[in-house]
Order: sequence, then C-alpha cells, then structure tokens
Amino acid sequence: MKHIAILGSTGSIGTQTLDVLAHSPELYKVEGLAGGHNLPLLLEQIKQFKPKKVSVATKSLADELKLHVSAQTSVFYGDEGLMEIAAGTDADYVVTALVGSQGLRPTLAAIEAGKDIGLANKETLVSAGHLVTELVKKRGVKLLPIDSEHSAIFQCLNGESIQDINKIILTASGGSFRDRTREQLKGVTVEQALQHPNWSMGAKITIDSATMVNKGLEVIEAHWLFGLPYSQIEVLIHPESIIHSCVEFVDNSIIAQLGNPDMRVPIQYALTYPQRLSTPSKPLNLAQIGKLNFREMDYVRFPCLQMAFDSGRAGGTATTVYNAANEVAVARFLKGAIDFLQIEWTIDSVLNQHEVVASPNLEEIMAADTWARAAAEK
Ligand SMILES: NC(=O)C1=CN([C@@H]2O[C@H](COP(=O)(O)OP(=O)(O)OC[C@H]3O[C@@H](n4cnc5c(N)ncnc54)[C@H](OP(=O)(O)O)[C@@H]3O)[C@@H](O)[C@H]2O)C=CC1
Ligand SMILES: CC(=O)[C@@H](O)[C@H](O)COP(=O)(O)O
Ligand SMILES: [Mn+2]
Repeated sequence: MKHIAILGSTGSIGTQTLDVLAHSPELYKVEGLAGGHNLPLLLEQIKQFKPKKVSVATKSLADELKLHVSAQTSVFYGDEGLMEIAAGTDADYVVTALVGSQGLRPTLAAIEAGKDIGLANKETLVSAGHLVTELVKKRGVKLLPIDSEHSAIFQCLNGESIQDINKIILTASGGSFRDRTREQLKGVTVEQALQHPNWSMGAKITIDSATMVNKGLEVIEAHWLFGLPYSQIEVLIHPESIIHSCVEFVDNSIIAQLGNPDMRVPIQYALTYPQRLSTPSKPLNLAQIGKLNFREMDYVRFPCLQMAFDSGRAGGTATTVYNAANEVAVARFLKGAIDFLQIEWTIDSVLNQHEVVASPNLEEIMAADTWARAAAEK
C-alpha cells in the first residue's frame, strides 16, 4: 500500500489523482490533502478519503473547515499548511499538483523529508531545476513525471540508454488559437483562450498552451528530468494530442507513446511505476482516428517558445524569471486587465531587464522570482 499526500487536491490534476486512487482503493491510503479556496470540494474529499491532515489557503477557510471535520483530521493553512502536507504526514509519496512556483518550497520540503514525488507542478522545475534534481539525488528519492509529454518520454526510455538518444520530440497541440495568425490574436477573449482543443485543464495551463509557454515550460522541465541539453529537445505541432511525445534514437528509430488525452493514465503510471494496472480511461481506437497530423513549429508565430529555449540556454535565474513573469501576466489576462498579446510582451520585457545570476541558491531564486513579479506588474 502506498501512502499518499496531494498538494492541490481540488484542482484538475488533484481530482484526477483522487479518481485514480479511488479506482484501486486497496493500493492507496490518503494521508494528507492540500486544497486552496474550494472548501466544498475539499470537504467531499475529506469525507471520502479520510486524510489525517488537510490544508487550505487561509486562516478563515481553516476556521470554517474545522466546524465540519471530525477530530481525526487536523486542519492547517497557508504556506505552513502546504509544508505540513508536503513533509509532515505519514505519506511516502507526494503528488505535486499546485499551480505555479508556489509549489517549489513544499516540493523541496517533501524531497528533504524523503518522500517520492509525482510531479505535475512543472513550474517548480522551471524555477529551480538544479536545486530540485540535486536534492532528489542527495536524498535518493524518486522524481516521477506526471506531465503527459514527460510521462511519454519516460515510458519511451524504459530500458534504453541516454547515450543512445538523438533527440526527444515534445508534441504540442498548438492550443486554442493554433489556426489563427498573429494579426488574428488581437482582441481575443479570455473565454476563447480557455477553450483547449483536446484537454480539460486548469485555467493557467490552458492559457499557457495558447501562448505556447506551456511547451516552453515543458522544454525546460524535460532538460532537468532527462538531463539532456537543449540542442537535443525539439517541439513538433501535433493537433490531435494522441502521440504524447516521442524519442528518436541514434539508429533513427523513433519510439512514441500514444493514448487518448486523459491525464489519469500518466498520473497512475507515476504512482505504480514500473507496474502497469488498468485505469478508468477509454482505450484508443486508431482505426476510428484514421490519421494523425504534424506541423513544424513556427517560432515567429509562437515567440514564447523561443524565449523559453533562450532562457534555458542562459540558465541560472533566467528560467525563474521567464516563469514568474508569465505567472503574473496570465493572472492579469485572466482578470481581463491585459490583452492576450501583452502576455508575451511582458515576459520578453521582464527577461530583457534581468541580470542573470548563475547557479543561484534558493534565496537567490526566491529573490529573482519576487523581482520578476514586481517587474511584470509594473
Ligand atoms: N491539468 C492538467 O491536465 C495538467 C496540469 N499540469 C500541471 O499541474 C499543475 C496543476 O495544474 P491544474 O491541476 O490544471 O491546476 P488547477 O488550477 O486546476 O489546480 C490548482 C490547485 O492548486 C490549488 N491552489 C492554488 N492556489 C493555492 C494556494 N494559494 N494555496 C493552496 N492551494 C492553492 C488549487 O486550490 P483551489 O482550487 O481549491 O483554490 C488547486 O487545488 C500545474 O503546474 C500544471 O502546469 C501538467 C500537465 C497536465
Ligand atoms: C495534458 C498535458 O500534459 C498538458 O501539458 C498538455 O500537453 C497541454 O497541451 P499543449 O500544451 O500541447 O496544448
Ligand atoms: Mn503537458
């Protein structure tokens, strides 16, 4: 039996993780759940999974939650609450499904406490990939990818040697505005941007898909997860999101992982690896799909992806700043305060003002993150 804690249990990844756990209840015990503001959903989860510790975003939410839970469940809140669910429960495995770089400190705390990690929160690796991967090595824990592309690559690399890789190919759906020109991006609405063609996800990542920042974050995530240089990471537009990513080897063989777009498959694989078990997903019917399409990535149409490669190559705090500026810009766009194209303009402008710190420690990462947020707000 695996003992699990989930950071971000009330979100898209969090709820799908709980679906996976409920599908095989004999395999899992939920020890801790951290939600944010969605109290009714967290209460349902507490009733069903009976965790010993839970956390919410604020003290007032925690006070309200305490009125509804039994004495068997301890209630925490805020940053300390996230740290408690990450590192202070009897879980041996933590699923990181918070959104944004706020996931960094709790993830480091969970690794330090010796927990294996199922990583959905890609911003953590983008913000401080070197700190996370060094600590994983030092503590001897597992860091298992949940992100669909990275799970695909992880599966394609099973039994293969890193030296035999020519390149990894991350597939990108193109997001909600894939078929629009840059001219046609002027004046697009939040509602339009939130219509992802293939996946149902949280708001922030759905906007990131539309700007191609999501693929940028995933390029940096792949660099850290698989230890590959940026020259061996490629992005290919694949509108159907059926091939979740692939690896080309030195003999020119390409191995790909396919499946319907359903995150419960990579979530479960990260939980049960190296075992495969049945999932609550539908099988892929290739005959029904008929054909799959591919297009070369257009870096002029999607400049945020070029910025991610450039930040990744610059290293140090550059990717921290890329991520933090994007988080601020997306939050502003979602509130209707800026236009869609101002997201890329904001990231570019903040990156241009930044003086990169090489090999930053955690304090320098947090300082760069704070600085980038202030610069982006300005
Ligand atoms: N959704 C997907 O299919 C995929 C997501 N990912 C990555 O996984 C991560 C999660 O994405 P997703 O599930 O879509 O995001 P959601 O927005 O759906 O969920 C985010 C979770 O974080 C919680 N949260 C937000 N702010 C706070 C806070 N201040 N304190 C405590 N909890 C907080 C939310 O709580 P509440 O809702 O209660 O406020 C919610 O549980 C992201 O890094 C994303 O890039 C990667 C691949 C696929
Ligand atoms: C489900 C998942 O892993 C997302 O990151 C997804 O890949 C987004 O799709 P695109 O970024 O390819 O539009
Ligand atoms: Mn992905």
